Amino acid sequence: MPAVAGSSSASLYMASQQKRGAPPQQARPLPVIDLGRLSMGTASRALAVQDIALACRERGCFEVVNHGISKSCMQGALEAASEFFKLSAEQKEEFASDDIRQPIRYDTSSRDGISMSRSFLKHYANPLDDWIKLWPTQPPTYREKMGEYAVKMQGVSMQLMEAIMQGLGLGPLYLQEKLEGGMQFMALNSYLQSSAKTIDKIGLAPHSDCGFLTILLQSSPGLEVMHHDDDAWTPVPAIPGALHVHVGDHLEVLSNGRLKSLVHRAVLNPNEPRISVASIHGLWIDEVVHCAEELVDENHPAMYRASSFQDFLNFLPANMNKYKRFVESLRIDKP
Ligand SMILES: O=C(O)CCC(=O)C(=O)O
Ligand SMILES: [Fe+2]
Repeated sequence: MPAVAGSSSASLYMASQQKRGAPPQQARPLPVIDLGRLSMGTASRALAVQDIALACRERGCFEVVNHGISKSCMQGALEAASEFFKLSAEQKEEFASDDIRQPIRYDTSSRDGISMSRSFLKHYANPLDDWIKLWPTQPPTYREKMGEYAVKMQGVSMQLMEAIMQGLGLGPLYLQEKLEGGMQFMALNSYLQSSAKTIDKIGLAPHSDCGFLTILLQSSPGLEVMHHDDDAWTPVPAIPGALHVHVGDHLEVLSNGRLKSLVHRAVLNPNEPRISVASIHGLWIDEVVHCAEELVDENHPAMYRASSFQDFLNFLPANMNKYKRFVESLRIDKP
């Protein structure tokens, strides 16, 4: 049975602690991409591809609207997750494991000693028929609602990857087959509401995700991002109907550093408990990701070692508390 991992690479907690003291910078609004433009004719598509390329390059993330996913489907995923977390401890513990290679896994902290206010359920999702039989049967609508959402996210990720590959000059069909049969794993996160007594407001420590891209749905604000040219945390608003998208470690590698994976964290919401559903997309577990040959030349030597998701799994346990990200471990030092 192939493995499933934690969604995230190693923690950057120390860095974030230092940066907390930094003076706040002027918040720049996050780019909002109208995804409908990708299928509105050549000229509109070209502009949308350009906008996505710019957002990925400069910010490492963007929000998408007009993506064709109904509000009821998105709401269904949040409800299924929320109802799962409301089950008794005994019911949830059926899935409990601290083995990151389990294909489905429930846990109550991310084992970094920081994220004590979070519980999560992670499982694979693509192809759905292979994995759905391992998913919870409680709440009774879990498989139907999460399954519908998962399939839609796989579709959105394919549209986005085509645009991103095109924006990188690799052509929209680059790696298409491997991405279609690639990995999708879902991380459902449940965070306690913070109270005046909560000392640490961090729900999930700073990290970047391993895949090519992550599509994230949040029930209320709490996600914060740090753009690679920034020294401050930018809160991601929970725009009704929008999905948040960010670049992962393996897209940084594929693009030979033209795109950078996005460091992000979750803070506890003071007004309500919070649910997020992250859908992480990449190549299949043993499939090796290397810098695209087309993006390597004399002036741009390969900056990263090739690696697979399996390598990420091997990296994670020993580096969980070392404040190092997987992508950093892949950097080839300049001569
Ligand atoms: O809860 C959030 O907003 C972030 C979740 C996340 O980063 C993850 O599951 O990898
Ligand atoms: Fe993440």
